[in-house]
Amino acid sequence: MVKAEAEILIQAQGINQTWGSRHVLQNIDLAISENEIVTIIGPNGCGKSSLLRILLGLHTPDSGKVTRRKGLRIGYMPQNLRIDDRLPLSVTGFLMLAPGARKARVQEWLERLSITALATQPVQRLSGGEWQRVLLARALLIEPHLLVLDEPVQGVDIQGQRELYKLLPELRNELGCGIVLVSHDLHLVMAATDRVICLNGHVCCSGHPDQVSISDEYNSLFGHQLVVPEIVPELAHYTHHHDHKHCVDGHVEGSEECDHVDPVNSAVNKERKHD
Ligand SMILES: Nc1ncnc2c1ncn2[C@@H]1O[C@H](COP(=O)(O)OP(=O)(O)OP(=O)(O)O)[C@@H](O)[C@H]1O
Repeated sequence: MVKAEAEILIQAQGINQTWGSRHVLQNIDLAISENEIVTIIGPNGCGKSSLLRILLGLHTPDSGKVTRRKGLRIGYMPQNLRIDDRLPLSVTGFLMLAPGARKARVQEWLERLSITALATQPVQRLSGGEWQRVLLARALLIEPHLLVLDEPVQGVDIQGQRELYKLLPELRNELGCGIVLVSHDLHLVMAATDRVICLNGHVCCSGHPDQVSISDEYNSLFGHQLVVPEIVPELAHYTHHHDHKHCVDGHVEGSEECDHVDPVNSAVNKERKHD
């Protein structure tokens, strides 16, 4: 849980990003504190990874400001990291490439993440779930103040997802770090998360999963991802009040900006029936 005196690790203010005719990020404000787990959710293409890249300092937005705590160490687990098949690289060898990595720490993290058996495996032969864990170990090796995970359960089976959801709050408690997850997968939201930020161009809403309650509007945005809570209790769906509708480019319907028609995304959005 976030302590009252928790320090802000990173803060984004008034972030705007336009690509072509798409105003992908619209005036985004966001702050993440130490000991806090924040999940950013939103449909495909709503700008989650773009926002993340801006937070990480990998991309400068059209406007807005990102402030990081002095000396902030960020451990980043990317959505995809492909290693050339021709490169002979074991898991340990790969982890030793992390900045400042020491053998003893690598072994500790392999053990902590229950992947010691993979130490000598070539990285190219790992399953999706194993590779995600190795990427997590790599992000943890820099002893981060802020852990940034871009869709960490991609390619991971349900059991692996459960384990990761269980692990994240444990890591937060052990390291005292902030964690931000980025996902379009509704399931992730039910990982022990302190705060959910729903992004769809702008911040549609944010709050504790319990504070943002069931609504028809939310189901029309994410309903296709719902899981049955009785079957997978940890994955019971998150819902929120969605008190406005979106036009095809993500702007709020009726707003000044909502007269763009994006011919490509228009068809996709209609298909998804999101509002
Ligand atoms: N460097 C770029 N140049 C042009 N367009 C970009 C660039 N980066 C992202 N986009 C566009 O911005 C939109 C948002 O992309 P982004 O990857 O941030 O979305 P996302 O929410 O992470 O999507 P997903 O859930 O599918 O991973 C997409 O339409 C994408 O094509």
